[in-house]
Amino acid sequence: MPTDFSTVPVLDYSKATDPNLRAEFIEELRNAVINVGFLYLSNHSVDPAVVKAMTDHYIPRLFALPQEEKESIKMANSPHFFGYTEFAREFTKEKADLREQFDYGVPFVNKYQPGEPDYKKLWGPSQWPQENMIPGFKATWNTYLSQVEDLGYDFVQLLAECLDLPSDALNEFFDKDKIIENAKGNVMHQAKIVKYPPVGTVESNQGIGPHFDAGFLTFLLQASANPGLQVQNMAGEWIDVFPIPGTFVINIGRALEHVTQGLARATCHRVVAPLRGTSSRYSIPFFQNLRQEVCLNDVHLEIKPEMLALKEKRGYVADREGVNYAEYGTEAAGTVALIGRVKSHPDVGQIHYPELTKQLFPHGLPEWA
Ligand SMILES: O=C(O)CCC(=O)C(=O)O
Ligand SMILES: [Fe+2]
Repeated sequence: MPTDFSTVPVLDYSKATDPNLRAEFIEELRNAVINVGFLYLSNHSVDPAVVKAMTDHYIPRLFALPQEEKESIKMANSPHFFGYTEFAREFTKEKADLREQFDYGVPFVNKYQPGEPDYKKLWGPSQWPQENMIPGFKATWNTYLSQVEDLGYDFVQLLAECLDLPSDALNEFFDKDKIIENAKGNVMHQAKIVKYPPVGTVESNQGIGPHFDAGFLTFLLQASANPGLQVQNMAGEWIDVFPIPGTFVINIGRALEHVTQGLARATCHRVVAPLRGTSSRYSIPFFQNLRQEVCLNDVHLEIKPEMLALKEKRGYVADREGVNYAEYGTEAAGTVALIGRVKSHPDVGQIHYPELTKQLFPHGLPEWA
């Protein structure tokens, strides 16, 4: 019998550091990672005061900035695809997402040299609104990013363990020293601050269309009480992931799925836009990236047969219609990431990566873009 799910499990992170409960936590993690691809994490290590400062204070002020201030840091300025994207100007499979957002990365100094692959241009500094327009935002947001980054690295060790791999088995996808010393600045992770205004109707409600995340792990903060996030189970049903205060929602990206031979499950998800007459939904997804140079097929993890048997037991999703990132088998991770960014933001791609954009859209930017 295939194992399917009808809710997303809640895991208590404090168990991971309790010698009496750790084994139970690892078992719960294994189930979530293999059979669901999504979990809530409670009692996590990110400071609740920082989360509260973001949700209660900075997010509303950020979206309330004058439109011209937002435009001054628009994404089109940035070869790193960082900055402001106005409402309905990002696309999932050629259809506009009904959301407005600011894209950021953890602090990173660009090291691109002429002659290197284009993807080396992808990581670099973020764009910031003027400090006096939103005092304290930059410092608080960077603290938040740094704490989620640390949680991410700690979580990767547990993840390896739950798949019965040595706890350092996944380090090579990052910068090994970075994981060990937790030094900052070698792999650039991304995050966005998102607003889904209440514009949904029965005919048109794509907050973000069905998709898979690209990278390793995603740490999502649901920053308001509004529902909307849904994940697809094996039977193809959409399961609600209602906000639970004090938790992160963590899910598996396609890179992690690929390197675990499909054992860790990337799960299709979407956001249904809030209906007209209700209120805005806010969220902060943090996307854990991997080293740009790695080609995933060159790395072979020794996953034990009894673990892989759990994948067979789980079975396969009937509908993999949303599957993308097929290039992971042949291209460096950086190239896969760059292709994904250009597909989501073709107008930005055209400015900073004209050749690649031309390859992806040989007949010019399509109507929808
Ligand atoms: O806003 C959310 O709750 C989810 C967003 C998401 O899935 C994404 O941006 O990849
Ligand atoms: Fe996502």
